[in-house]
Amino acid sequence: MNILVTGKNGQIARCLVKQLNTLPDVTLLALDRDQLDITDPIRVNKVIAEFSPNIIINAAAYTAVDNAEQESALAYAVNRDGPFNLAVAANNINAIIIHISTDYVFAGDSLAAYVETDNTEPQSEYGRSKLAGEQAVARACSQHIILRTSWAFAEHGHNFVNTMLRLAKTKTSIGVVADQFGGPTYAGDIANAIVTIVKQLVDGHQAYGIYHYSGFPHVSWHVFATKIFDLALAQGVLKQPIQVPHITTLDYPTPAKRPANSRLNCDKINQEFGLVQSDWQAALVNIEEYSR
Ligand SMILES: NC(=O)C1=CN([C@@H]2O[C@H](COP(=O)(O)OP(=O)(O)OC[C@H]3O[C@@H](n4cnc5c(N)ncnc54)[C@H](OP(=O)(O)O)[C@@H]3O)[C@@H](O)[C@H]2O)C=CC1
Ligand SMILES: Cc1cn([C@H]2C[C@H](O)[C@@H](COP(=O)(O)OP(=O)(O)O[C@H]3O[C@@H](C)C(=O)[C@@H](O)[C@H]3O)O2)c(=O)[nH]c1=O
Ligand SMILES: [Mg+2]
Repeated sequence: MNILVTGKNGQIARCLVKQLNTLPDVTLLALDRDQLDITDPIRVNKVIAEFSPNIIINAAAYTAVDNAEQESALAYAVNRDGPFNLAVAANNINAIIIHISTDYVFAGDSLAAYVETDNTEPQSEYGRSKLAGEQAVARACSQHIILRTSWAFAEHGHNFVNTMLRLAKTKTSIGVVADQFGGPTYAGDIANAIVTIVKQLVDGHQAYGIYHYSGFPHVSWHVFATKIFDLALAQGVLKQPIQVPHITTLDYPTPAKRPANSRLNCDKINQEFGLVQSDWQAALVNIEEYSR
């Protein structure tokens, strides 16, 4: 079984590579941007023709949500055209493509957690470019899994946990928005979900389409931040408590608009693949491993 992973130095890709490396009967080719720029169709076709993957996992993306408002062309190149190139090449050799997407494809004005068939209406260039990527993948390769996740974090990489711990080094008070809700998701749990899906696809379980997978419980960014600081204080990572004033989205203006409701309903992935939402708090327990 040959598996190709793109964007190998990314937050989620790093967890994925670690887990895929433990699988027997898998030959893994994980490439970074220099080795395989997914926006280059000639290079994509060459790598895929030579390696002949059974499964392509696209973990490469443009993820700077605010910068995407200014760098829209680059965001679309990486988040739409790149996945399209991979999906076309996958389809040509009858391979499966697994593509990661985001809660930011939704408007966030629904009161309920979003299901896979809900209307998409991204509010940002990042979200629009990711939605265009989903559509390009689905159009180009029928054997596709599109996995939407949310609020990803890991010990390594750029994420909210590391941002909060970095800010806490120089501030005693950090206002955090209390009116945007979602499911923080540990990158290792996203990788585990993908590996679980891979194993079942390999066993012949055909269940292509869009799936939601995120962590639990659903919280506001404010509650997420509070939990991070509480654990950091308890474990001596922080020497003094941090004040965390409740603020609103209006108090924290950003170039890109975020959904107020980012909650993803994860029933479908449970029914098809037996995956249950992971407890993000369990992954934060080793808070001293973060932000180093
Ligand atoms: N982070 C999050 O909170 C969430 C992420 N997602 C999705 O999960 C996926 C992975 O995200 P995450 O791991 O957090 O993102 P990261 O930004 O950590 O990783 C993305 C990787 O893609 C690489 N990359 C950028 N452009 C290209 C290119 N043209 N060709 C090849 N590689 C490229 C980057 O390389 P370089 O560092 O050199 O730029 C980086 O290593 C993305 O699809 C993202 O949209 C979904 C929901 C939440
Ligand atoms: C740094 C900071 C952020 N915030 C707010 C801004 C925003 O509404 C929220 C989260 O900010 P961030 O910029 O860290 O998160 P953001 O980059 O929007 O995170 C998103 O990344 C992309 C890639 C995804 O796909 C999403 O699922 C989501 O994880 O917290 C504060 O209120 N106070 C602060 O000090
Ligand atoms: Mg950000």
